[in-house]
Amino acid sequence: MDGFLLSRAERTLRTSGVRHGYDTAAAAASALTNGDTGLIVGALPFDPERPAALTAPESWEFTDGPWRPGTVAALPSVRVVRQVPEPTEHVARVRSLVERLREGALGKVVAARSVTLRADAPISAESLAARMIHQNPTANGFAVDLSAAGDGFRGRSLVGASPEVLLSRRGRRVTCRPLAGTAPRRADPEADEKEGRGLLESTKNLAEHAFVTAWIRDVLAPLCTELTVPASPVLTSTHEVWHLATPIEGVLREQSTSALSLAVLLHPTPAVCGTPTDAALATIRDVEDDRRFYGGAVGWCDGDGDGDWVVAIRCAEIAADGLEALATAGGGIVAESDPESELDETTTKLRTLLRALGVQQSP
Ligand SMILES: C=C(O[C@H]1C=CC=C(C(=O)O)[C@@H]1O)C(=O)O
Repeated sequence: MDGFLLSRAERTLRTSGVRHGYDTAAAAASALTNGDTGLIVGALPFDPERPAALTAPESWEFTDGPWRPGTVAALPSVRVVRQVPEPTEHVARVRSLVERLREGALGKVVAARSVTLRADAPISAESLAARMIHQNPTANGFAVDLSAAGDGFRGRSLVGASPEVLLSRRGRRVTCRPLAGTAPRRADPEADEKEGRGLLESTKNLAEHAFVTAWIRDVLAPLCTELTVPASPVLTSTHEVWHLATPIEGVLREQSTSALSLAVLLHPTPAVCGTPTDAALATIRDVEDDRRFYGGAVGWCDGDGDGDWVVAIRCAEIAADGLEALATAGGGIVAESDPESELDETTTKLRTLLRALGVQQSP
């Protein structure tokens, strides 16, 4: 696909053409500070050691509100052809992680699983993004060309609708809206409300959430003159799930702290990785395949250092020929987690993408 798209409730950024690609955040940051480009867009991978997919676009445009495309190509029929790990293996993996968590060296770790989808005609990244944004207009819809990450990513794209904002920076003001802690939505309004209330009172989910806010506080505190981190989260919802969310606000000490540098410092938060970060990352590298761009960050940074970065969840990576897509979802595991419920949680989260592709099958 040509260019980059980030559709947010209040504003949409669309770019076209590529003047330069960067596979590290450091190279992209230098291009901004040297004045080689006025805007960097793209994706940071889950694993900070892996290549990024960042570009200096030829041109760009911000418009008000979520993206409202004209006509887009229809989406093909799609089916699930592979699951990694298989659901039973995911349950076994979570069970062994819970044992490790109970030993105490790790506080939290996020376990993820993937499904491979095969399409009978090419999936257009733009059409999938349009469908996901239409179904989730308040979510952060994105479509990113991953080619700048080099071999293994050329022509591939990442498409999703994330409910989670890693950070926004406008001048010295920085805001974050981390999510962690999940309950399913229910069709019956009373049962649905009960799920939400239950989530707000769940000690297990509150603990899972607190790891994320503590991390963000620790990263931002030295960089800010003012920082407000509410003591308890609020409820937020998508079509599929309830989440716990904490709106965080800060004022940066230095005008030179850009949105891109903040994204690099904050990522990976315990919403996608765990606590302590190094031990959780080592565990994930050990037990899972490379997550590629799932669980990374997608966003932009301009020459003034302003920008928005969202967490790359509820998304899929689409193959260069459009005939395959890899959708991944994960969940935070703590010592009190129940392995079967964790499997159900990933299935529910995968539905955001599967619903957009019209897949009825529940992996
Ligand atoms: C890691 C994912 O979700 C994160 C965001 C919200 C709630 C989460 C949770 O309850 O585990 C996860 O931290 C995902 O959707 O793949």
